Amino acid sequence: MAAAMAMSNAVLCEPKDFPVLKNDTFLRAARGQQTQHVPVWCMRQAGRYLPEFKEYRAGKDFFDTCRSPEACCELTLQPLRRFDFDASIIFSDILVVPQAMGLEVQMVPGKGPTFPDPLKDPEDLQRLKTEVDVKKELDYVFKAITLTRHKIEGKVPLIGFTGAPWTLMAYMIEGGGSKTQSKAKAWLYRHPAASHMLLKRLTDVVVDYLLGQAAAGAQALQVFDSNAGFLGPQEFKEFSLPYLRDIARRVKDRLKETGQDLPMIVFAKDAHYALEDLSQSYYEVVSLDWTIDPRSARERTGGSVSLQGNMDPCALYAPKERISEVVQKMLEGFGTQRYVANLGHGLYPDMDPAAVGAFVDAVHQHSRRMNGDGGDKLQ
Ligand SMILES: Cc1c2[nH]c(c1CCC(=O)O)Cc1[nH]c(c(CCC(=O)O)c1C)Cc1[nH]c(c(CCC(=O)O)c1C)Cc1[nH]c(c(CCC(=O)O)c1C)C2
Repeated sequence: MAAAMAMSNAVLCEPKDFPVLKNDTFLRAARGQQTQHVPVWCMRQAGRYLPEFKEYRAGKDFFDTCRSPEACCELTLQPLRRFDFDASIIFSDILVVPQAMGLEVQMVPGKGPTFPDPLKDPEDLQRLKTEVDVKKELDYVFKAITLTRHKIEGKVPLIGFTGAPWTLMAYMIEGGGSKTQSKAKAWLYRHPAASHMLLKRLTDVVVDYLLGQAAAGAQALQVFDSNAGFLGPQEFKEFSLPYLRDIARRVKDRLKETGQDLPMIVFAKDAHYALEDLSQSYYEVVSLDWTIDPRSARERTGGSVSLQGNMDPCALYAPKERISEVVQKMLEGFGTQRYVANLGHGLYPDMDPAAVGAFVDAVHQHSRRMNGDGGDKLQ
């Protein structure tokens, strides 16, 4: 029996003959095509707010879990069993990239990701691998994506992701989460050339990593620049934006050669000052945090991209009726086309799964009604 299961997973782990996609609403909205309802998913939809997630993860090391394709597949599928999400995101973490480059990262319960030996000075760049064999180092993520794409049975598309170079650099220097990012920012002002060298090396790895995810079966790719807001407009323009653009351009050029066309999403949290630039950076979708007004985001991006976001995650602490009102306002602001509903950042562990269900249902119900019940008008 076990042998038969191992066998069937081995067969499933070929990135071909994937089940036919039944719900393409998210991909359509991302590409700017018309949809009958607004698609919705949540950042951190696989997470500790779900009792089944906590139960499955209990007693297991976080990065061991990330290295198990079966575990990643199960954790990715869990939220889809509860909620009517229009997309899934592979369970993994942005910090697998610094690990692949040779830095140790541990997940310390109650503290979060921790680098025992972070980068302190530019000389420390020598500790990073000069050549990173992404296929070898991150093959476990590619296997997880292929397995999940099969097991999802075409229900919804599977999103792959990476951290952006600046966000990854910040973790590698800070050694974990930080309130100020002052050590990482000190590099930008004190060691600009070394900073660019590190950002360039991260960009090269991220490009290979995203291409590997696409080859493994990811149907869209999101780049998380979660630490963008720590930079001012000038520093963002110098140390983040060029790398975000380079990633999208290089990934798209290479995908074109293989005949693939995956929508790409950029999420630069709190970088509202860069919205115009982000909308002209080769990404199909710009994902927004909750500090941006939907109408002004539409005006500033001028219809050139689809938008994703941006409900304040804390609105999920409200009663169901209030969540529905907040969603309605958000949809009125963004409109129902070229739009993917999401939160402005990830779900928190103390959130009530029922509130997530109320959010998803409100997005579907309000948008169908606003579209005239999703009748035949939209083709
Ligand atoms: C569920 C989870 C993850 N990572 C961490 C957790 C919590 C730990 C646990 O459950 O054991 C630790 C974990 N990993 C990280 C953190 C933040 C640490 C900090 O800055 O304080 C934590 C607690 C680092 C990380 N990791 C990620 C980001 C970018 C998104 C964001 O801004 O939240 C970042 C910054 C990406 C990420 N991380 C994860 C996913 C897939 C799940 C999903 O979205 O459904 C994704 C997309 C999975």
